[in-house]
Amino acid sequence: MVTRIPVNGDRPYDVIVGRGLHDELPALVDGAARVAVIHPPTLRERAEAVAKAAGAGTVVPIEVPDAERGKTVEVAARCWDELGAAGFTRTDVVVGVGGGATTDLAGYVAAAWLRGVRWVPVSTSVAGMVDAAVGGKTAVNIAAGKNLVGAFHPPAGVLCDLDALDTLPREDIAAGLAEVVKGGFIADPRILELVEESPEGALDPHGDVLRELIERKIRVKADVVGVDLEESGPREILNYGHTLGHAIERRERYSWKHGHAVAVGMIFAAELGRLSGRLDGATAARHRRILELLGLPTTYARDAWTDLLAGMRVDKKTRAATLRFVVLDGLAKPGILAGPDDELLRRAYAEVAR
Ligand SMILES: NC(=O)c1ccc[n+]([C@@H]2O[C@H](COP(=O)([O-])OP(=O)(O)OC[C@H]3O[C@@H](n4cnc5c(N)ncnc54)[C@H](O)[C@@H]3O)[C@@H](O)[C@H]2O)c1
Ligand SMILES: O=C(O)C(=O)C[C@@H](O)[C@H](O)[C@H](O)COP(=O)(O)O
Ligand SMILES: [Zn+2]
Repeated sequence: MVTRIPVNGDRPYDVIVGRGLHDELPALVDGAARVAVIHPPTLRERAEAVAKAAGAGTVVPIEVPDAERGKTVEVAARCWDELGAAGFTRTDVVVGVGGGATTDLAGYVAAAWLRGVRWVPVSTSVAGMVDAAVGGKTAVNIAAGKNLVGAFHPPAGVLCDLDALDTLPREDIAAGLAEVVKGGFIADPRILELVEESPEGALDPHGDVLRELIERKIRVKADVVGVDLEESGPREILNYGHTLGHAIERRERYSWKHGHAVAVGMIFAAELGRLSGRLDGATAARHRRILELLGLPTTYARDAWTDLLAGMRVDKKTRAATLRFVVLDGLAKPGILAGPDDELLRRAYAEVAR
């Protein structure tokens, strides 16, 4: 069974979820004389199969470092050199095969090449399928912070082949589920019930629970980015847990899994909501319980606060000197907390610190 989830907007496309989706590729690369396939070393075989299935013109394979090590300006520059050497034109297509880090990189490579060429994420991780590949946010990291250089560049279509999850380590399935749980708290509480009813099912790549969770989270994201591609308002809710999460990733020099940092960041955001009188205690406590059911981290170093505060100042939601956080005014009722005082921030961090 194949599910097509439409993403609306000026440049609409479908997120296609199912198993054995290679037949979907030719239509997405139709008309291209060259297809660049960007992938990490661990997914070389899968990338070769994707290139074969695309069936279009000349394949330009581009192997990049795994995970966040590939999400750099230097790696992007090498990709552009390879596109240049291959004579890549505006009708050619970039395909990113991998998790969120690889598709963020591939999307940015496509966004900047000739000021924007077609691209297709073939997503192979939970975080990639439910979040990174959907919505057209592409980026690389720099020393100053996470995703600080990038572009909004919607893909031509997104392939989420669930067969890929068979080889995804359990720790990465769990990390991706942090983004799914985020979708539960900001928009679709049924996600939270599904995880509470069957945390093992949520982590099982062969079962129906994970598929339902993936599709539900994709729908949450599609609904939001379909009305606000460039994050002029509603899209900010997708950043729940990310203000602290990105500061943790930066402090850890991108060695922490994104989903792990977001899990800690959601506990912090829930406490900010509770301590500012906006979120009830039971819903705040539910964050910790659900994330722990999935084996995700919920604490971070007590002595890190000064670094984290500095890191949060480069968050994209910051306006001038005013820090802004996504918080909840109740289950599935996200809102913005602007300019919380230092004492509130410290008290919320005390609930995370160990
Ligand atoms: N653009 C967006 O809107 C958006 C949304 C969410 C996350 N992200 C970004 O996505 C990244 C996190 O995503 P991720 O967890 O997929 O990261 P990732 O790409 O680093 O993948 C995690 C690990 O899983 C491996 N992997 C991926 N698929 C595999 C498979 N099928 N089999 C075996 N191993 C596999 C990767 O090689 C890597 O080691 C972060 O960089 C984050 O900032 C972006
Ligand atoms: O799509 C969005 O918008 C999100 O915020 C989704 C996040 O899960 C994702 O990690 C995103 O890359 C963060 O964006 P950033 O603009 O804070 O870098
Ligand atoms: Zn994220």
